Amino acid sequence: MKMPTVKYQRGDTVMGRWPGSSLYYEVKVLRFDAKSQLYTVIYKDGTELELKEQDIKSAAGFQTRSRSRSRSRSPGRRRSRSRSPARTTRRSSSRTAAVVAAAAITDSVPPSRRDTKLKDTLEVRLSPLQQTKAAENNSNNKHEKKEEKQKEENNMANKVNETSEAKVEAEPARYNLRRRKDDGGAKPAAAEPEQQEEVAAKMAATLTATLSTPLDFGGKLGAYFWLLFLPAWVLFLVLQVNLEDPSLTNFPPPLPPLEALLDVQAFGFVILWILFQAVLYILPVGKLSEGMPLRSGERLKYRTNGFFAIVVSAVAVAAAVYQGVDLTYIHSHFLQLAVASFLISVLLSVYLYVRSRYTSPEQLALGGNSGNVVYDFFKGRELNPRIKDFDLKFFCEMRPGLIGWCLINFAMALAEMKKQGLDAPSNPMILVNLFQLLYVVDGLWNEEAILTTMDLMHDGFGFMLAFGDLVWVPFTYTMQSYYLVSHPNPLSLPALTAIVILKLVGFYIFRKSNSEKNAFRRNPSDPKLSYLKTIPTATGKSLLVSGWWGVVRHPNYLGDLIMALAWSLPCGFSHLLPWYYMIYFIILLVHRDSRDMSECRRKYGSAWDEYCRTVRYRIIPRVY
Ligand SMILES: NC(=O)C1=CN([C@@H]2O[C@H](COP(=O)(O)OP(=O)(O)OC[C@H]3O[C@@H](n4cnc5c(N)ncnc54)[C@H](OP(=O)(O)O)[C@@H]3O)[C@@H](O)[C@H]2O)C=CC1
Ligand SMILES: CC(C)CCC[C@@H](C)[C@H]1CC=C2C3=C(CC[C@@]21C)[C@@]1(C)CC[C@H](O)C(C)(C)[C@@H]1CC3
Repeated sequence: MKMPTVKYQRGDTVMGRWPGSSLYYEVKVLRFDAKSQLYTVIYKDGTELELKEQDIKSAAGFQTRSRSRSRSRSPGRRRSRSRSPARTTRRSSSRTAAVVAAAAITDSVPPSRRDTKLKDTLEVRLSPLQQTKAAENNSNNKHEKKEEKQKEENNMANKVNETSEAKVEAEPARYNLRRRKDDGGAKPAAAEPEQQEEVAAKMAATLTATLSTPLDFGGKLGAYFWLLFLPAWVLFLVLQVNLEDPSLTNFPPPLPPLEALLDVQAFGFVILWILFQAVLYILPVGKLSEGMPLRSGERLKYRTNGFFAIVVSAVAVAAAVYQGVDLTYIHSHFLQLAVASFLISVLLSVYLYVRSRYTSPEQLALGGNSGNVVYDFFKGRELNPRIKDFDLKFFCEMRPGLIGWCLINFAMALAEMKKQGLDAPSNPMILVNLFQLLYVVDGLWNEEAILTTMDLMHDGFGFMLAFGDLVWVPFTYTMQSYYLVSHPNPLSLPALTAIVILKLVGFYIFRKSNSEKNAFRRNPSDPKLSYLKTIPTATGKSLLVSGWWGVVRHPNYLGDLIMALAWSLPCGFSHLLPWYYMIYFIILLVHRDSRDMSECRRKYGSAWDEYCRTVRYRIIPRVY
C-alpha cells in the first residue's frame, strides 16, 4: 500500500521526539494516518508511538546538527558510541542519563545561549545524581570504613534502577488515546538493562526540566510581600469581624496595644492543643498508609488515623464542656489565640528552614531551592521533614488546624447562643457548622487521599504551609461562624433547602473526583477503573482523560468551589466579610490550577498538551 504524499514515507528512518522530553531517538516510519495527522513510528526497541509531524526530524539534518555540537555529548554523538540513543555502559547510566538530559535541553536552546544553559544545568541540577556516582565509587572501595554511609548510597543507586524498572513495566508501548480495557494487545516494553538506562535518561530529562521550576508567588520580591501581607491580612480580618459593622472600608482597623495581642495563657492553650493532637497522631491506632514514590523511589509510611483523632477530640471537648469549661473563651480570645498560633508557625518555619540546610539534596522539594533565603523560607525546602516517623507536614496539614477549625466553629455556636440569648444555635450557624464539619471529617476519613495531592507530593514544608495550616485555616476559615455570632441572618425553609442541596452537589463532585484520581494513582490497573480512558506519558504514569477528569482538568476544585458557595450563603449578603472565603478560594484555586498546569506540562510534555486538547476546560465546564 502506498502512503499518501506526506513529508515522511513508510520505511523512512527519522528522528522521533520522545513524548514529554526533548530527546530524539532513531525511529522508522510505519504509517501515516491522514485523519489524525499522526505518524506511527517504531523505535529500535520495538516501541510503537504515534507522533505529530513537528515531533519528527529528518535523520540527516539531525546528525549534522549533533556533530556540530559534539562537545555537549548530544544524542547524535552518543549514538555513534552505543547501539541505541540512550544506551551506555550500565555502570555509568545515572551520570550519563543526566548528561543526556542536559544535552537534550540544549536542543531547545538557541546556539548562542547553549553553553551557559548547559553549564547551569550541569552545575545546579546534578547534585543528587553526582551522589549516585559517588555511591558507585564508594561501592568499589570495599575497605572503606564508612560502611553505613556506603550502604545508604548504594541503596540510592539501586533505587534509581528499581524505579526505572517499575517505570518500564508501567510504560505502555503506544502513545494513544483509547479505553484501557482495549489495551489487551499492547505489550509493555521489556525491562532490559539498556531500557532501564533509557528510562533513567527520560527520568533525568524530566527531573532536570522540573528542577528548573521558575519561582512562584511573584518570586523573591513576592515572598517578602506574602510574608508581611498574610499575617497582616489575618489580623485585619479578625479585627474586622469583631466590629458591629464589618466593612472593607474600615481600613486600617483600630489596632489593639501589643500587650493585648500577646497572651501567655492563649499561647499555652495552643501548645496544649498541638501536643494533644501529636499524641493522638503517634498512637499505634489506624492504618499505616504508603505515600507516593519519592524521587529516590522510596515510599514513606503515614499513620492515617485522622478520623480516630477527631472522634477522640470531640469526646474530649464534650467532656470538658460537661465539666463546665467555657469554650466561648475561644471567641473572646480569638485574636490572642491567632497571634499565639502565628508565633508557633514562625518558630516552626525557622526550625524547618534551618534543618533543611542539613538535609541531603534528594530530600528537598523541587521548587523551594532557589538559593534565596527569604523565598526558600517562605516556599519551604524540605519535602517531607520528619522527626523519626513523625511527619511534620502531614501532621500540621491534617490535624491541629483542621480539627481546630471544627472546635472553633463549635465554640462560635456556643458564643452565639450566649450573645443572642438563644437556647440553640441559629439555622445558619448550624448549617455552617455541619457543612464544614462534614468537609473536615471527610478529609480525615479519606486521609490517605491527601498523599496524592500537590502539597504532599510536590511542595516543600516552609512558612507558607506552616502558617496556612496552623493560622490561616483555623482563624480565617471560621470567618462565617464568627460573623454569625453577632450578625444573625434568619433563613427561610426554601433558602435553607436550596443551600443544603448545593452543598451536597458540591460534596459529591469533590469526593467522587478526588477518590477517582486517588484510586487511579494508587493502582492504575484497578479493574474498577478499567472503563476509564487514559493517556500514557513518558514518565510511565498515565493521565485520566475520561470520567471526572475528562469533564474538566480539576473537577475536585469545581466541587470545592460549589461547597464554598454553600458555606457563605447562610450568612446573607449584608457584608463582604463572610464571602471572604469564597473570594480567597477562587483566587487560591485558580492560582493552584495554573501552578499545577505548568508543573504537569513540564512533567508530561506533549502528553499533557494532548490531555489539555482533549479536556479543554480547567475548572468550570464551558466557562473556564
Ligand atoms: N480547602 C482548602 O483550603 C483547599 C482545598 N484543596 C482541595 O484539596 C484537594 C487536592 O487538591 P490539589 O492538591 O491542589 O490538587 P489535585 O488533587 O487535583 O492534584 C493535582 C495532581 O493530580 C494529578 N493529576 C492531574 N490531572 C490528572 C489526570 N487527568 N489524571 C491523573 N492524575 C492527574 C497530577 O499529579 P501526578 O500526575 O504527579 O500524580 C497533579 O499534579 C482538592 O480537592 C482541592 O479542592 C486544595 C487547596 C486548598
Ligand atoms: C497561606 C496561603 C495563602 C495558603 C495556604 C494554603 C493552605 C491553607 C491550604 C493548601 C492546601 C490545603 C488543603 C486543605 C486545607 C487547606 C490547605 C492546607 C485540606 C486539608 C482541607 C480538607 C480537605 O478535605 C483536603 C482535600 C484534605 C484539603 C487538602 C488541601
